[in-house]
Amino acid sequence: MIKIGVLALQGAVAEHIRGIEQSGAQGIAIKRIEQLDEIQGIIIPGGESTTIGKLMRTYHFIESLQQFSERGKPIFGTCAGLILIAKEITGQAEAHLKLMDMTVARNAFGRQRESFETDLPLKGIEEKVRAVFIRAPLIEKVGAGVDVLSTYQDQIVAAQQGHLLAASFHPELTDDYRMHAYFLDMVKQSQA
Ligand SMILES: NC(=O)CC[C@H](N)C(=O)O
Repeated sequence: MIKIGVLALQGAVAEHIRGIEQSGAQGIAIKRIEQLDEIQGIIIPGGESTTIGKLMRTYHFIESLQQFSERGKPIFGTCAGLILIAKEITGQAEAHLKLMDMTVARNAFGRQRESFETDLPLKGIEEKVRAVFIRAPLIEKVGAGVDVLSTYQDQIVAAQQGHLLAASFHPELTDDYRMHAYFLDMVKQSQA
């Protein structure tokens, strides 16, 4: 059975594991870099990107996840996870993993819209996906190799660059696990 990890330093871990298991793979909470050898793909969850970034540095996840990506293993960043995989963060001198060719803006929806839910069309998924946004980031700019999968009010909220997948929202907070299934397909393809 395919094993997919969820980076478990902070944030929405259990919900992602549920999504992975509902899609038919095994979900594993990842707390140490040694565990990365056991898994074929990883989800970096929502939470607080500055905190997760600090913990990633403390526990040596920056280099290890960069190597994981170099081996072509899929990585899915949701909300804070999207910020963590981005090459650039608007207004911040240093990004974190610097993997996906995009510039992201944190807390981009402003105070009055701190959290909301909507149904979004997503390229590659037939019917609209239920999306929960919580102090969500936006993708302001993408490089030529990045495929835009979804927009909300003309702003990019989901994208893919080869084995890297990013969503501004929380696909793990509803019963709609089709984005987890989409990621599982990416992991299966990377094995073929
Ligand atoms: N729900 C989330 O993951 C919010 C992300 C958070 N606003 C950040 O900048 O890290």
